[in-house]
Amino acid sequence: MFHVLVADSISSVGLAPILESEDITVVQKKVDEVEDLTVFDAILVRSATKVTEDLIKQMPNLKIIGRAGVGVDNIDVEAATRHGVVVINAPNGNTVSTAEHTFAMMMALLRHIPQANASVKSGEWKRSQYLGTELYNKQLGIIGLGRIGSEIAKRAKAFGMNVLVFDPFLTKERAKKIGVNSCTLDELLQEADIITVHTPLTKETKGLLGRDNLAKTKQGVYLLNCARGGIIDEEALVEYLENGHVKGVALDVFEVEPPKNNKLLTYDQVIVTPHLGASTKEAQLSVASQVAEEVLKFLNGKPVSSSINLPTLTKEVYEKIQPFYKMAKKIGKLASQCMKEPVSDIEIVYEGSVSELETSFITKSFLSGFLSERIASTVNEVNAGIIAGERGINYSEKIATNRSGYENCISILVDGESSSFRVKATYIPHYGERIIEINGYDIDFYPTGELLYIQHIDKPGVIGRVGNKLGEHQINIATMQVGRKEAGGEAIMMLSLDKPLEQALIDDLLTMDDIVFVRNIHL
Ligand SMILES: NC(=O)C1=CN([C@@H]2O[C@H](COP(=O)(O)OP(=O)(O)OC[C@H]3O[C@@H](n4cnc5c(N)ncnc54)[C@H](O)[C@@H]3O)[C@@H](O)[C@H]2O)C=CC1
Ligand SMILES: O=C(O)C(=O)COP(=O)(O)O
Repeated sequence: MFHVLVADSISSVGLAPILESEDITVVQKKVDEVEDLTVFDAILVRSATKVTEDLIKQMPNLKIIGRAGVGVDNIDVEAATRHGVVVINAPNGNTVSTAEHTFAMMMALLRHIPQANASVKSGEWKRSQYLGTELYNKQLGIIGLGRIGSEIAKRAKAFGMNVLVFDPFLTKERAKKIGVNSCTLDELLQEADIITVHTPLTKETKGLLGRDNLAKTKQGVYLLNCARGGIIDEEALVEYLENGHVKGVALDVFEVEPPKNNKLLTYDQVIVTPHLGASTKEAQLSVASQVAEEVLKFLNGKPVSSSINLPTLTKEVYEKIQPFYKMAKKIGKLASQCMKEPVSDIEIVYEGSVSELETSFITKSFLSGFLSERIASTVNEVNAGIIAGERGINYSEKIATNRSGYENCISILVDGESSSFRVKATYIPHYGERIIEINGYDIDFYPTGELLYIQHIDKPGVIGRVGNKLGEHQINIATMQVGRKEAGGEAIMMLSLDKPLEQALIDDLLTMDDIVFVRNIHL
């Protein structure tokens, strides 16, 4: 049974697949109203709940954080990643609603609609006081031409506005396709009559419209922020409202929400809404269904498509990658158990058809298998890279330049303090995973269950003596593979057993002539 905490107000209709699932228990409560946070596998939020590292630590079972919306600045994604928790969002569901809200704010701002509405309702009739400004023929500056920015651009063009865009990640082709003029930030600031911001809140965008940049804007400029509080610096904005440089401002978002003692709320030329961009029936239904669908997929072990901290895989790609992903995890466990010592470098080489897949995901799967044998905390594809780094393990992946003859092959070289371990594996459709080489010895076995790895001298009788010893202790050998480089040299055995060996028996085997190394492996 999975436990899901819905901590913010999210459409129940959209969440129906989760609410109706017999395998999922859903609790709809604010975090501070929940008695026992430890049971939850998933938490679903909007922008109100802050998913801090402290909260993540209080939820040791947490596997996935679902954001029913776009912005994840209320989630400590770095901490989630470190703790191996997947973060997903619903990136498209509220785009149109937010673009429409921004447009509504722009029109309301230039036509003084909120002020005029309040005035008429209070018994006044001041037509001349509310002389407005047309959008037609004005220069609209859009900072951030992502999903919402592009929808604004389309609507602005329909209104006969000229659209200027600043987005450092915007390609010329995309700007051309959307029909906007891409320019520098300074050009936009100098030329725009109205500026609207649609970036995420990041280190780069925090205070993007601060004192210096506001000074570059036109006298009488209008500003809008329906993205994130803080992109326009609120303190600087107060100064520019006071000195009359900024003519009007529309804000849906604030540095602190709900705003407390915020001077901006005292200006008549500032119009505000309480973070309503995504608040439409349509958007809420859409983001809730997207998140519900993703969480269900995740909890059923299927790939998610809107993860913030995992590579995004389509169903088709996932199906292709899955056998390699599973195999890589097992090889990681095998390598880690064969090499019980500190490791400094891991190199993974992909060959053949597997090299055309999302190999970074397979590498993380290897690392998570490898590290899970060594550390107590949760390690999975989300945090394996970070944990490897924290433990001083350098890992790299490359594509093989030479072909070994297999249709696909993953070769791994692990360098430890006193030894190295080399393993090669291939996946054969309808046959399965095969380990085809260990430390330079050709071999062929299915990596599963209880295995016994022995290095020995290739002499007559050694294999028989091992078999007899195991027989004496009632240990049944299911399969046995041997590999050698040359007759009479060093060789290896890989036995698959019905149960693992006691340490005393391993010690006993090690006292036998011609046995060099013995290790129990559990996959
Ligand atoms: N008011 C509300 O209720 C809502 C607010 N939002 C917010 O709106 C913002 C935009 O959302 P989307 O369009 O969906 O995101 P998006 O990710 O599609 O677009 C963001 C754009 O900003 C650009 N960008 C990043 N750094 C930049 C920089 N330093 N300067 C200029 N451009 C930069 C990116 O290249 C990208 O094109 C986000 O902050 C999101 O949280 C989203 C939905 C509802
Ligand atoms: O999706 C976003 O980024 C939003 O800002 C919407 O926030 P909300 O879900 O309405 O609290």
